[in-house]
Amino acid sequence: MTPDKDAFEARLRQIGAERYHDRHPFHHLLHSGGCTPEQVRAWVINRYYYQASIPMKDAAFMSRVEDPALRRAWRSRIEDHDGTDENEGGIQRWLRLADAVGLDRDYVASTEGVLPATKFAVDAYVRFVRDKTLLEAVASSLTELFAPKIHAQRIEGLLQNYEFADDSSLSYFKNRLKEAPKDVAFGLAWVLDHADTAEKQDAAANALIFKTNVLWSQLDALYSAYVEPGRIPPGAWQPGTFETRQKVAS
Ligand SMILES: O=C(O)c1cc(C(=O)O)c2c(n1)C(=O)C(=O)c1cc(C(=O)O)[nH]c1-2
Repeated sequence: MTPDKDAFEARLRQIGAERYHDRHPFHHLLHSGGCTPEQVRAWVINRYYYQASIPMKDAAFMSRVEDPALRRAWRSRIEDHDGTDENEGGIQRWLRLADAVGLDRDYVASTEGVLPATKFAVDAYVRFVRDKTLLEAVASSLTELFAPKIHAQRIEGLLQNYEFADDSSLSYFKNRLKEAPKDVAFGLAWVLDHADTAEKQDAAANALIFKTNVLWSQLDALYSAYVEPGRIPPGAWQPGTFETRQKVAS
């Protein structure tokens, strides 16, 4: 018997309600204006690694897809981040944010100061998408169901609380509000259609849980290095370095 799609969708949404990284204390600090300029910079440096890896993850996915229609539906994700002749793309928009918070953009793009745990988590996501079933790979992208809400909260919170925030520095998030809904509508419909046994539904739900862990771990690493207890691992970015000016925010 094919399991109920509505109940399955509700199960996926419940995973987001319980585990998405909008609940993480680092995001509460960031969005409420509680981050120091250095903590904002640490977030921009580390999150860049995620941004830069997303199109590689999507390319890894597409390399395994045999159905041209599915590849065609997926390929705009790579263009959204890497850009086109007309669209500068998410990676460049993220580097605009790096400029605005007072970081050397070449340093950010080098990914040299990224926390080891951030690299482990993000690399694990790319590997997961490369190695698991297509269903699990698509399901792992479904955290984006919950992203528009956090992007809207972030735009509002940053604009209210930090001097660096304006239309240009926050253009990454404004664009994602336009781009993400089409991706997630497609991904959700695909998962609901293809998870046609209880076992497949379990696998897809577990893939989504895995992905919430990828996101949560990145913020845990950030919090422990730059908030409490402030233990920066060897080789990770040291506040006061690769900055283009002394003060940024609030
Ligand atoms: O700011 C965020 O909280 C956030 C979260 C996520 C996510 O849920 O993985 C993505 C994004 N942003 C994002 O901007 C983005 O392009 C993106 C792509 C993907 C993915 O898994 O394919 N997730 C996310």
